[in-house]
Amino acid sequence: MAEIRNIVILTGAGISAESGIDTFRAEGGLWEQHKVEDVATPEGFARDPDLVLRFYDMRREAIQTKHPNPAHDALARLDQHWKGNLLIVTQNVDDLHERAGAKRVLHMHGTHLNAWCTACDAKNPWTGTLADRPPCPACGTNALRPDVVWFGEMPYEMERIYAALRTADLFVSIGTSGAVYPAAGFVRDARSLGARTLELNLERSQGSGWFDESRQGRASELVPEWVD
Ligand SMILES: CC(C)NC(=O)[C@H](Cc1c[nH]c2ccccc12)NC(=O)[C@H](CCCC/N=C(/NCCC(=O)O)S[C@H]1O[C@H](COP(=O)(O)OP(=O)(O)OC[C@H]2O[C@@H](n3cnc4c(N)ncnc43)[C@H](O)[C@@H]2O)[C@@H](O)[C@H]1O)NC(=O)OCc1ccccc1
Repeated sequence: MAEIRNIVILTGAGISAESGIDTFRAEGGLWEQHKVEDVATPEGFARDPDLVLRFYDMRREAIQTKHPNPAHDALARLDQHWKGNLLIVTQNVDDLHERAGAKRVLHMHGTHLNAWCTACDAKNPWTGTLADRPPCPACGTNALRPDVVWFGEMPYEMERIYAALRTADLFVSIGTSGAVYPAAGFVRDARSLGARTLELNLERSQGSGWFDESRQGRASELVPEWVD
């Protein structure tokens, strides 16, 4: 097997499931409790900002009570020791990769732990609530929204992601259903650019057919097994 130097790892809600963070599409998942178009679109925010701000306040509070699991820990170990290029591209808005010690992490759909001022564009570190409309620390305006990418909005740092995919020897997808684009298309991009592709997921996903290898199981077991 050709020598692996450059790795791109895509993670989704499944890697944080065993830390007690709801996934989106599972039984009783987030999208069963709330309509996507109401809470995760710019139109929904315009229609009912209180509903959306409360939805993210609830999740932001919950995330701060959770902890990384062995899958996050294993990727942090890999990040610390890997001499080649490595980029963990996460769709997750939680900070469990970083809390496990991973450094080379990119949040393509944003993060819970920032508040974005739509007046002055400042990104303010944030652990509190937004539904009570606090003023922006930078400009004092009450125009803060969650720093997350909603449906119909452009994901963050797409150029950096495609640049990493262009040099990747190995593309690994962990805990994602392959339902949301452009993330769900990365396996095909990586494959067409000559990378080997591996999926680690609880069950087969919408994109399983595109992977050279797909292993089913829990991330807390599959990821340490793959890393160590
Ligand atoms: C629904 C879907 C059809 N719609 C889209 O994809 C749309 C529209 C679209 C664009 N291109 C298309 C092409 C075709 C069709 C539609 C589109 N995409 C967009 O709007 C995107 C923006 C999408 C981002 C929306 N924001 C999120 N999150 C942030 C907010 C928030 O978090 O509230 S998406 C959100 O949902 C997605 C959820 O998916 P998963 O993470 O995979 O979670 P899920 O629950 O589905 O699955 C969990 C998996 O884990 C597994 N699992 C569970 N437990 C475990 C376990 N223990 N161990 C291992 N695995 C486990 C399960 O088996 C399962 O497979 C994640 O991306 C997550 O971030 N923007 C965009 O396209 O801009 C223009 C553009 C175009 C080209 C290039 C650039 C830009």
